[in-house]
Amino acid sequence: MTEPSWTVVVPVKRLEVAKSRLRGALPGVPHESLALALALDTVRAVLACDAVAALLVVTDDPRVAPAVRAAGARVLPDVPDAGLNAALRHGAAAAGGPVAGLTADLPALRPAELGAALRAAADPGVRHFVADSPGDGTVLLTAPAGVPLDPRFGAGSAGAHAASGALPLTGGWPTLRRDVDTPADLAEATRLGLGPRTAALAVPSCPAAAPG
Ligand SMILES: Nc1nc2c(ncn2[C@@H]2O[C@H](COP(=O)(O)OP(=O)(O)OP(=O)(O)O)[C@@H](O)[C@H]2O)c(=O)[nH]1
Ligand SMILES: C=C(OP(=O)(O)O)C(=O)O
Repeated sequence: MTEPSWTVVVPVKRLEVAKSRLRGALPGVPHESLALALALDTVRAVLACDAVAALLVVTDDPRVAPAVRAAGARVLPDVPDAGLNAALRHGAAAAGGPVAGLTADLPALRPAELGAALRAAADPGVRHFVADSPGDGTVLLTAPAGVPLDPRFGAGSAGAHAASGALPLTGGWPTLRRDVDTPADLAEATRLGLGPRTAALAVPSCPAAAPG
């Protein structure tokens, strides 16, 4: 059996301003409910991953914090108005041992794919990253114990992480690489298989059979 060792840090923006490119993607579904579901399905997969020892969620959102705490995560308050990379640095500083930053918009994530990526990153002394499905962004950044995470998320972050000395991980891992920024990304994640919270919003349920 694999010994869990990684602390995963997941930053979650306040829901009312999160995932702005997805606003209106699911007619009739409040935007904040969709953003919350994406984060909770990501968190659920992280907590089910056998390579993960602890999950830190960095957020100031009043709905996200209690929900992820109930699921088994530790919550750290955000650094006010400092953005995604500051949130990740803050979480990484609170972690001991190897640390991984993961985005909170991976509703199809399968625990086994995250575990395979973390095991592939177990190289002492070297940071690693997993690019998103298009290849220019980043979904996962890892640092071994004693090495700063040094996150450079944002537009073109795969190139920025490579330029900072992090090594790309090359596994397929379609559910790990499928971050959801746009309605087209959500459709692709639906094809891969959504986690339960997002599926409950995105996949129309069968109408009840007519009586008689
Ligand atoms: N804690 C925290 N998390 C953040 C912040 N900004 C972005 N994130 C998170 O970082 C991850 C990746 O960010 P993006 O994909 O750009 O998400 P976003 O900013 O919510 O989406 P857009 O509004 O569409 O750009 C998501 O999990 C966000 O919730 C921040 O300022 N603080
Ligand atoms: C935060 C990132 O970008 P996006 O908002 O496109 O997911 C990134 O890929 O580093």
